[in-house]
This record gives sequence, C-alpha cells and structure tokens, in this order.
Amino acid sequence: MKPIHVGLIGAGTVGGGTATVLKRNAAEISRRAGREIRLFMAADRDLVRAREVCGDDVLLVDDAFAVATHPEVDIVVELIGGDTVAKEVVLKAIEHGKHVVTANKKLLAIHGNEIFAKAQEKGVTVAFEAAVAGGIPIIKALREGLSANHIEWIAGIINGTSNFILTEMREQGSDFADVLKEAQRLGYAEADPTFDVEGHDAGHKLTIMAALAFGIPMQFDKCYLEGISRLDGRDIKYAEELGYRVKLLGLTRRTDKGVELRVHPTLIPEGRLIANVNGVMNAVLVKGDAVGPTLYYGAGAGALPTASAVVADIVDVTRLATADPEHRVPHLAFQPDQLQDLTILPIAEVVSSYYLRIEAADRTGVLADITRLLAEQGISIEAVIQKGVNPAAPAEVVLLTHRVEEKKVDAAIAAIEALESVAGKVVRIRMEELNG
Ligand SMILES: NC(=O)C1=CN([C@@H]2O[C@H](COP(=O)(O)OP(=O)(O)OC[C@H]3O[C@@H](n4cnc5c(N)ncnc54)[C@H](O)[C@@H]3O)[C@@H](O)[C@H]2O)C=CC1
Ligand SMILES: N[C@@H](CC=O)C(=O)O
Ligand code: NA
Repeated sequence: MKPIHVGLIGAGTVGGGTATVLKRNAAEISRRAGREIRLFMAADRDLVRAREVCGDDVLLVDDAFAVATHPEVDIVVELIGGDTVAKEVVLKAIEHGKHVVTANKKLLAIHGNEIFAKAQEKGVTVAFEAAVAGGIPIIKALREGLSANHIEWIAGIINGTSNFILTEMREQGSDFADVLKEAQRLGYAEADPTFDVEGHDAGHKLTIMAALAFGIPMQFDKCYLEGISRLDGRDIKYAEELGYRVKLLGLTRRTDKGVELRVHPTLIPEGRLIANVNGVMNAVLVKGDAVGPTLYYGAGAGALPTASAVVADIVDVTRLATADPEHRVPHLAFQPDQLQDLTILPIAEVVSSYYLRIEAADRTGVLADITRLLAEQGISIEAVIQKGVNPAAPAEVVLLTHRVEEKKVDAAIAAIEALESVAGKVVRIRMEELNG
C-alpha cells in the first residue's frame, strides 16, 4: 500500500518534535496505523533549521501554501501557530481535500466553528489532540471515552508555562520574570508569552473542552480571563497557611442558568491531587454523571510530549481515512446538527467561594465593619486571619468566604474599599473545592 504522506508546516519546537517522533518510532507507528507514514514535505521560513529537523530525505520549501496544496500530501500538519496565516493555510488544505492535524488552540477557539464546518463540507478531518493539555489524550477522552456521560464540569491546569512559573515561585522563591524566561528557553511558552501568563492560552483550551463536553459551539469571546501576572507572593503564602495551593485553573461548569467558562488563579485545597500538579505538568479533572470524577495528568507542553499527541492524530487520521465521513467521530464530539445554544454566564453570575485580603488600619471596629458589609450582601465567612501586625504598616485581614454569587462579592468589595480605614484595593482570589 502507498505510504501516507505527511506535509509539515512549521518546523519549530513542536514541528521538530513531530519529525523526531515520526522517525524514531516509524516501525511501531506503521504497525499501529496499518500503513507506512512518511514525512514527505515540510515548510518553514527558516530552511536551515527545517533541514536540521527533518533530515535530507524530506522535500523542503519556505511557502506554507505549497504544502497545503501539494498533490502528494495526504495529511497537512499545521504547527506555525497564530490565527492569520495558519487560518488561511488550514482552510486552503481543507479546500484541497487534505486532512489536517493542528496543535493550534488559538486558531480553533477563535475560528473552529468555521473550520469544522468547512471540513465537514469537504469530508475531511481536522484533528487537534495536541491543542489541549499537550500530550495528555484529553480530546480522545472527552470525545470518545466519556461519551456515555452527561458531563457536569471540567477543571484543568492547562497552561504549562503558568504552572511552571507558579511552582518555581513557590518552591524556589524565584522571580516571575526569570522563570518566564526559562519557560521560553525550554520551548513551553507561546510566541507571545502574555498569552500564557494572562490566561488567554488556557482560555483557548477551555473553550475547546467546553464545546466537546457540552455540545456547544466555540465561544472564546465569552470566556472570562484572568492570568497570574498580578499575583502577589504574599497571597500564595497566606493561602498555604490556610491549607490551599494557588493554581491557574480553567473551569467550565453546566448550571441551571447556563455554562460557566472562566480562567483565573484559584485556591484549591492542598489535599486534592490536582493541587499537587507541578512544573510544566497539566491535569484535567472531568466530572461525568455516570463515571464520577476522572483525572488526566501529563506534560502539557514541550517538543516531544506535544509531538506525541500530533503523531497520535496522524495515526488516527490514517486509520480513519478510508471510513465514510459520516461514520467518523464528529469533530466536536456531538453530531454537527446537534450542537446546542447554551448561554455562557457572565462572571458576575458565577458562584464561587473567595479569598479576600484587605489592608486595614489596625484599630478597633475595622473587622466588625468589614464583616457587616459582607453580611449585608449575604456573604458568610468561613475563616479569618489577621496578618502583619507592624505598627508602621496597616494590618492585613485575610478572609475566606462561603459560596456566593460573584456580583455580591463585587458589591461588598466596593463598599469595603470605600471604608476610610481600608487602604488600597481588596485582593480577591476565587476558591474551588473540586470535590465532585
Ligand atoms: N511549544 C509547546 O509546548 C506547544 C505548542 N503548541 C502549539 O503548537 C504550535 C507551534 O508552536 P511551537 O512549535 O512552540 O512554535 P515555534 O515558534 O517553536 O515554531 C513555529 C515554526 O513555524 C515557523 N513559521 C511561522 N510562520 C510561518 C510561515 N508563515 N510560514 C512558514 N513557517 C512559519 C517558524 O519559523 C517556526 O520554526 C502553536 O500553535 C502552539 O500554540 C501546542 C502545544 C504545546
Ligand atoms: N504555551 C503553552 C504550550 C502548550 O499548549 C503552555 O505553556 O501550556
Ligand atoms: Na492533548
């Protein structure tokens, strides 16, 4: 049988890993796929690096579109990133009847609805395991392994760079900027690392998982995003004293009012497995009504772990290439005409518990004022500690609340900040028990 020809677009970190894995495990991959899979062609702006990565027997070009349209290419692997050229090149490949494998979560979270519709029309597959949680087969789990379930919620540590930064800051007391540079050096970070540290990358991945879990279109524009760049080391320390770890969490939950879709730093009880996921590792907790909570753990970024997912998709596409399009696993887990229009809840409507840190004058009555303002919004307090009893500086009051709607916390914070005895802004970090 004729080999399957792969056309690689982008021979950077993940492209390089993909070329390595395709070569290193060629024999086993072919035994699994039932066909030889050959890296036939590659495009990169940097032809020297592409030659190093791909070897001498691969046709090299600097024009991505030459791969997308080449008659000998069966599967186009898009690994350039971004949503401009990448979008055009993916649509061009689909138009030319090519199957596509991509690791590009930004592209899918923003343009996925259009791309999947086009792929459906042309009878080709767009596979994207590497786009969410790197090497962890979470797309496979959501789309196939959990298809019996009504999925209730998903919570994930899904940005390796942020988790690496938070871990190094906590364990080594390292400086944010230094650790970010190290994450870039190791190939974990996005081309623009603000996407990592401001929560966008996690939001892209969460948007994709929510679509698969709930059978809804991609709606990245409605995802609430808050990153780790403004986190203060003090809060990480105080959270630990209270028995919590701070993680950048992506959380999507189906409620009676709609779907929560949010990324933000989150206090998680230190005893939970997910609270102990460190470094570049990712973990995704999925709660299904039949199976209960399930946890998926592994490397969320880096050349070889991500290539593991890219190559698995190439194998999958090779196996499915001969099946009729309507007998393939649907792109978004639900049949395309079965997607629902569920409301995405604004963050003000979300219900959570909260960690609040307030800088207040150390004098009688301040704590009473704060608790009164919280009580006026129906907010009850689970724990309170007072920190930093330094006569020259304001005292810090740290409070943990019970679960309440975010808009009530917003109102209470505004009233607390207006107190004469309170200095500056109240720090608020959401808390999740994640106990199923
Ligand atoms: N690095 C990681 O750990 C992970 C990355 N991803 C995704 O994989 C994709 C690739 O990421 P990396 O490999 O890290 O990026 P990278 O920056 O290391 O590699 C991109 C490569 O594409 C080439 N390129 C860019 N635009 C081009 C164009 N118009 N024509 C030809 N070549 C072009 C660049 O020269 C570079 O070699 C992105 O979508 C990223 O979000 C997904 C999971 C993990
Ligand atoms: N920049 C991303 C790479 C993988 O998706 C991350 O740090 O997780
Ligand atoms: Na994955």
